[in-house]
Formats: sequence, C-alpha cells, structure tokens
Amino acid sequence: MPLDFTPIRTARLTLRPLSPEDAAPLHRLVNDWEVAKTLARVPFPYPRELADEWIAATWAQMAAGEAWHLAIEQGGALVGCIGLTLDRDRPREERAEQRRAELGYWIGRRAWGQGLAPEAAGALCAWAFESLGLAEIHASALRDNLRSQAVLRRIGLRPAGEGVQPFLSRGAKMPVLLFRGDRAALAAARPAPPPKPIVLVAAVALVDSDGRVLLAQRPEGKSMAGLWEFPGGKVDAGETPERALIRELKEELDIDVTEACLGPFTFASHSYEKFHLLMPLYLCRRWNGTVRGAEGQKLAWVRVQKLADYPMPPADVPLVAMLRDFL
Ligand SMILES: Nc1nc2c([nH]c(=O)n2[C@@H]2O[C@H](COP(=O)(O)OP(=O)(O)OP(=O)(O)O)[C@@H](O)[C@H]2O)c(=O)[nH]1
Repeated sequence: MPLDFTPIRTARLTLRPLSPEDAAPLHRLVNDWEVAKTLARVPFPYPRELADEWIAATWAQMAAGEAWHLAIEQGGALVGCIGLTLDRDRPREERAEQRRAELGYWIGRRAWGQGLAPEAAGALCAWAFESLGLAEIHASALRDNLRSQAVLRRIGLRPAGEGVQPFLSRGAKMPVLLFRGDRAALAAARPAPPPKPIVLVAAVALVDSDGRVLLAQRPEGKSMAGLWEFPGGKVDAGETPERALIRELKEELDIDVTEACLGPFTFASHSYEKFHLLMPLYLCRRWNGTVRGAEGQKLAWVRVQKLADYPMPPADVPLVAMLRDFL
C-alpha cells in the first residue's frame, strides 16, 4: 500500500490510493457496458480477479513513479477511478519539467450528472503540475463520447487532433479526439475560490459640542484587539443599519439615539482575510444619556486633527481622512 500518498480533497470528493476492499465495488461499477464501452484499457465483461490485480498494479506503478491511479470517493463510497500515467516515449532521465502524462478516468453510472469527473480531474491535474512538475497533460475521448470531451474542455484541455486507439472493451480500434493542456491553461480553467462573505457592520462617528469624535478601543480577546474604532457592530438578519446602530449604542455606550439623528456620512469597503467588510458610517451629534463604556471598553473623545494618533483597523483609515476634511 503506498502509504506516503496524501489524499487529494475537493469540495465533494477524496482522491486516494485504491485498497483491496475497493476491488468488489470497483468491479461492480466498471463491469457495466455503459462505463466499459468508453474505456480503452478495460475488457468487457470485466473479470472479478482483474480488479485485485489492477489495484496491486496501481501500487507498484505509484511506487515506481510511473502512474498515479486513485480511487474517487464520495461520502465514503467508491464512485470511480482516475489516474495519470507518465508518457514513456521519452528518456527517463529527462528533466521533470518536460514530462507529459495521460489523464484517464471513469465514474460509475449512478454518480453521473453531478459534475464529479471535472471536479476530480481538475484537482488531480493541479496536484500533478505542483507535485510532479509536469509540462503537459493529455487525454483522449471516443469521437462520439461528447460528455467526456466536455469534461476535458472544462478542466482546460484543448483539442489536439484526432487518432485511432485500440479499445479492449470493443475488441476494435476506435476513432478518438485528442486533447492537451499545460499548467497555465488548466490553472486558468479552475474555478475561482468561493468569494468571501460580505459582513455588514454599521458604525457611527459621535461628535460632541466641541467637535470631538468618540473612539472605542477593541478589548483583549477580540480580533484586532487594542485598535480604536467607531462604535457600532454587525447588522443582524432582518435589521436595518440604523436599527442595528440604535441597538449597539444602547448596549455598548448606554445612550439612546433616534433614526432622525443618524446622518449617513460615508462607508468603508475593505477586504479582510476571511470576510469583506461593508461598513456604512453615520454622523450623530444628538443623543440622550451620558456616554459610558457599558461593556468595560476604553473610550476616547478625540479631536479630528488627533485621530491619526489612534491606531485603527485598516478599513477605517480612509474614513478618518474624510472626517478630518468634513468636520
Ligand atoms: N464597530 C466597528 N467595527 C469595525 C470598525 N472597523 C472595522 O474594521 N470593524 C470590523 O467590523 C466588525 C465589527 O463586528 P462587531 O463589532 O459586531 O463584532 P466583534 O467586534 O465582536 O467582531 P469579531 O469578534 O468577529 O471581530 C469587526 O470585525 C471589526 O473588526 C469600526 O470602526 N467600528
């Protein structure tokens, strides 16, 4: 068993070395004419012992650095196989960056229609460019296998002519379309990482009769602890920014504010590592009650010219400049 292979994980799949327990489900899935007829190197019917032999062969090939054939697992069950085989037509000592490998895969019939093949193939190719330093990946698909051709195109391979290949399952030579792509072409086709969530935070610059602005210090234990910020907080689901501010100002500062006293001033739009902050900043000069740090946070009334002396979260920096110009 090739123990040193770290499984490749995608959103839905795990690609891992085959194990002897895979032989029975593998046989059941591939001994299906609809699957076998698209594969060049699979006989049909597929003898049960061949599954054991094939799994043992994949370990030997992986240990020799010749091919990487992996199980495609979804939710703990085998749903197909995928592999890359280094081309042999070049001298073994050639430089790694000139290597080419052939991609092959199949998905059991019950797992068709979910986009699993491009998900697995895209991930295996990305791994191979990174770990094996390949120059190019190529593949072929039967001329009438439009579905597989679509998979190859989707992961970034491009048509590279036609050919004829012997198909064990058909006992005949069959016309195929050839595809190939380099690292850049496949990387460009990979889906972008999921966008960061947008977090809506309402904040306010409270301005007193001397024109000073209130800042609150982020307490220990929170992200960006020690930095000074405008009072406010996250807008809850179903809440308006104004209602959120009225709530937060009561909780944090023990003051009462009305919507009419919250004047929209500007906003911050800033990408933090895990989220994108969208923060409307209001101006407020009138409130009821006496401002106090109701959550134990330190407060400071700061003259606009002095605001820059207080280290603030990066999202706030442009807001400070705008306040200075306005007040
Ligand atoms: N209230 C406020 N939040 C700000 C300012 N600038 C800024 O980047 N933020 C960010 O906006 C989010 C405000 O969330 P919050 O006040 O409801 O909650 P929190 O500090 O407990 O958030 P956290 O613990 O998730 O960091 C924080 O991630 C905070 O770092 C600002 O001037 N005022």
